[in-house]
Amino acid sequence: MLLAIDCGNTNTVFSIWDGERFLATWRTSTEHQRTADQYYVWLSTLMAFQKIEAEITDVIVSSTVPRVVFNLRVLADRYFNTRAMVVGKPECALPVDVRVDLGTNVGPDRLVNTVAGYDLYGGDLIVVDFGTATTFDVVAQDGAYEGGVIAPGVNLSLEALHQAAAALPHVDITKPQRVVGTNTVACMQSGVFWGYVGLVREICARIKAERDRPMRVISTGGLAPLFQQSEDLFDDWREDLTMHGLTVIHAYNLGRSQST
Ligand SMILES: Nc1ncnc2c1ncn2[C@@H]1O[C@H](COP(=O)(O)OP(=O)(O)OP(=O)(O)O)[C@@H](O)[C@H]1O
Ligand SMILES: CC(C)(CO)[C@@H](O)C(=O)NCCC(=O)O
Ligand SMILES: [K+]
Repeated sequence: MLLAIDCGNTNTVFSIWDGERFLATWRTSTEHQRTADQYYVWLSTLMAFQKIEAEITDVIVSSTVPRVVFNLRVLADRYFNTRAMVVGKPECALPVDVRVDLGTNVGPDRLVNTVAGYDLYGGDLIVVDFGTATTFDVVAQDGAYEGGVIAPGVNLSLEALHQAAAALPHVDITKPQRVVGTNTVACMQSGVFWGYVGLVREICARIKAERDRPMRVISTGGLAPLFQQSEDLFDDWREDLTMHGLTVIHAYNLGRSQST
């Protein structure tokens, strides 16, 4: 069975894939100090608690934080006796092209989202991921990653207001009742919520105009449903988009190693 690890700047998600479905998914905060032994204690406790008797034989990792990769590799070696496949490393091939400026290190999460989007929906897509940053990935007709947009994440924007302005509290995002807030929290939520609705609409419209063709917009990330419930911004939403991409990349590389 496959252990797929999606490590973002804020959270790291572990999923166990049995070849057909995800048996379990767990989330922990991303901390580069965490050792392989710590990961294993956490993971094996959760597996035992949920009575998951999976024998993990393969590990694939996508990490936007380079420093955590070392300990995740040790986890794979020491506890699962396997060499981790790491997205973005030369030995981990991608089933799609990456057409960007020379020397650009595209975030592996964006490459994984591209692969997942193309596998599930075909080409001519915009994948919007609401993580630490909000990213827009442009997937060409042939599935290639052709660039995109990076905007500050929703929670990051709210946190920046709180950090920089002495009188602004820590606030969680929600859809405000009205645009015009009559208290500080409502004003902040309005700015970020409606500002984000506008940001997503404008960027998607401009990408479509720039490419002069219809494109479907797919979203992922915990905050996407909040926006979708309110406004019709996306053609579809998939919670497990990044995880799905990891399983596709893993299968692609297995196929390659078996055919050589
Ligand atoms: N309705 C909501 N209100 C506030 N926060 C929410 C809501 N729904 C989900 N979240 C939070 O949104 C975050 C989204 O998680 P997601 O995995 O998409 O990105 P992340 O973990 O924040 O970023 P990264 O993947 O870059 O580490 C999670 O922290 C989740 O708790
Ligand atoms: C933009 C983030 C932080 C989103 O997780 C990540 O994809 C990243 O670190 N990217 C590197 C730069 C790039 O994708 O062009
Ligand atoms: K993410």
